[in-house]
Amino acid sequence: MSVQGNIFDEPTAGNEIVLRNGELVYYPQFFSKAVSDQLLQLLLDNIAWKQESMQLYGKQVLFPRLMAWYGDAGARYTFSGNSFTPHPWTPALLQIRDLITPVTGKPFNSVLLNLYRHGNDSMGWHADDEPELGPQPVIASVNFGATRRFLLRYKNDHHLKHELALQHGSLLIMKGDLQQYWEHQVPKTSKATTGRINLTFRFIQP
Ligand SMILES: O=C(O)CCC(=O)C(=O)O
Ligand SMILES: [Fe+2]
Repeated sequence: MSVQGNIFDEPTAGNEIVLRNGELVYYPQFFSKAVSDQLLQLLLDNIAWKQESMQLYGKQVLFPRLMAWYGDAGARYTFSGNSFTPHPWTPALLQIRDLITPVTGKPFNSVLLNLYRHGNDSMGWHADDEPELGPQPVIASVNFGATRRFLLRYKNDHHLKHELALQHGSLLIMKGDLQQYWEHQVPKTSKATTGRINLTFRFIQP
């Protein structure tokens, strides 16, 4: 399949969101509905989804979602006590990467994929501030499937918040000092929710 962003729809402009010490750009419909539908199914079927576990207070606890790590062979990534060796890029992942790279102007050598199977799958508060991402990392987050809430809070003042509803076919760029000063999460929801895939394209320093 050949993936084209927005060939039939008007390209949507990015909405710049300037926060205290952090920056976001949100493209609600970066990929057309037809392309997004295709990519959702392709990724559900072809990605090596796995439920990973982490060490928490001496116990192995399963992450409440499925995950997969793809990218260049050297792009190893460590978090929550897990060290991921990437699967090689698939054609679909390379095509998505090559469509978003001109938007950020920065290269990406890896992508973390998360599959939220239903409303009970989630991701807790964290920042993507691992040393291998370097200072002021540019992270491009692509969304297919169910719309989920994406919450941000300022690390030193939890009253300072921001919220986005990340929709099917959207692209969210996180940049500037965002990872240093802010945390983000995808909370559980009691609403009946079908599957959602999020891809975060990253550059791992060699
Ligand atoms: O699913 C999302 O929108 C967020 C994913 C995320 O924060 C991450 O992979 O680090
Ligand atoms: Fe994150």
